[in-house]
Amino acid sequence: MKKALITGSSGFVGGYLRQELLANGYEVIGLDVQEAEQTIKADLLNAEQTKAVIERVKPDCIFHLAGQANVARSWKIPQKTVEINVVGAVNLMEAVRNCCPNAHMVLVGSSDQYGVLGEAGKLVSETIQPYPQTPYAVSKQAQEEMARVFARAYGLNICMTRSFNHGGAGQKEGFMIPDFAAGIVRVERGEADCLKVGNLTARRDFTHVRDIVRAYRLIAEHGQSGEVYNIGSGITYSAQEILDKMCQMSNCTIRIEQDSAKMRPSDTPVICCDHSKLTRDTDWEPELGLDRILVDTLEYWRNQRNG
Ligand SMILES: Nc1nc2c(ncn2[C@@H]2O[C@H](COP(=O)(O)OP(=O)(O)O[C@H]3O[C@H](CO)[C@@H](O)[C@H](O)[C@@H]3O)[C@@H](O)[C@H]2O)c(=O)[nH]1
Repeated sequence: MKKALITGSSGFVGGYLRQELLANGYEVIGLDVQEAEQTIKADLLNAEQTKAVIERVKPDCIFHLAGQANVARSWKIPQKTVEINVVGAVNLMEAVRNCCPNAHMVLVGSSDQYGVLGEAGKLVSETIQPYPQTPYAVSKQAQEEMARVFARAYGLNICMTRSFNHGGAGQKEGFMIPDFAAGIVRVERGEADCLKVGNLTARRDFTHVRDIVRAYRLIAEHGQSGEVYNIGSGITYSAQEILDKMCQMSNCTIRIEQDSAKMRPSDTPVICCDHSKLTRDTDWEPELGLDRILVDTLEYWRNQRNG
């Protein structure tokens, strides 16, 4: 049985990845700053602690999900974002180099690394030079560059991803779809009289979190070391289109208000994924569409409020 370690295992994606790996015959151990079952409590910013965990677990594969994933927040805490996303990854790679250099690692990066692209709507492939425009994107680009250096110089088995937007039940507020869902539920319950939104012109490529974690497993199993893989559906929707769909899923009339506090200093206008490299190497295809993400997220928030 293969032993997998998930960093950031208590986060939104971590729970789904754990299920995906268990369903496919892996033994799964988590590493997180929060205590949880089947999870070792450790801080990746502490190099000694990180090394001790890797030495003890000696995993066959490692999925590095831990990090500061909120783009809007990265403008408020740029130092912390860089520290967690870059130093955390370096501590992990150093530990792997010293304790289990044959382990297969999947390092999660972001489509935000591409930044503002010249041709709106064009499918973005991994060959396009990233041009990061947010503190978060810079941190993920730096993580990726460090991983490439470690893969080349030490022969570590590392695959990097540029994961496009994803969603599903359990995603916390701070991201567009759960922000819309939680806001709609507040209006439905009479707790708010309107839904406050940010920039509605941006177009994003959304994939269901279940499809994303399947891609992570397939990359660990079939990905080529040192390579970077886009993960996304290849279809974009504007924030306005997503908002309209979600409002139609409500029995209430939702009054919308634009909130200047939700506007960002810089916001990628459009980003659409070319996933042909991932499909070529792993046979991955997205299976669940945007509507399933929206239904799952709204249902999650309605149940939260009931609970
Ligand atoms: N969060 C949020 N975003 C809003 C809102 N209204 C409009 N938006 C717009 O919706 C778009 C998507 O915002 P997010 O859901 O916060 O995602 P992101 O900035 O694209 O970052 C996400 O995707 C990356 C991959 O591209 C991920 O790497 C990152 O971790 C995150 O999940 C942005 O253009 C944002 O300005 C709102 O109320 N809340």
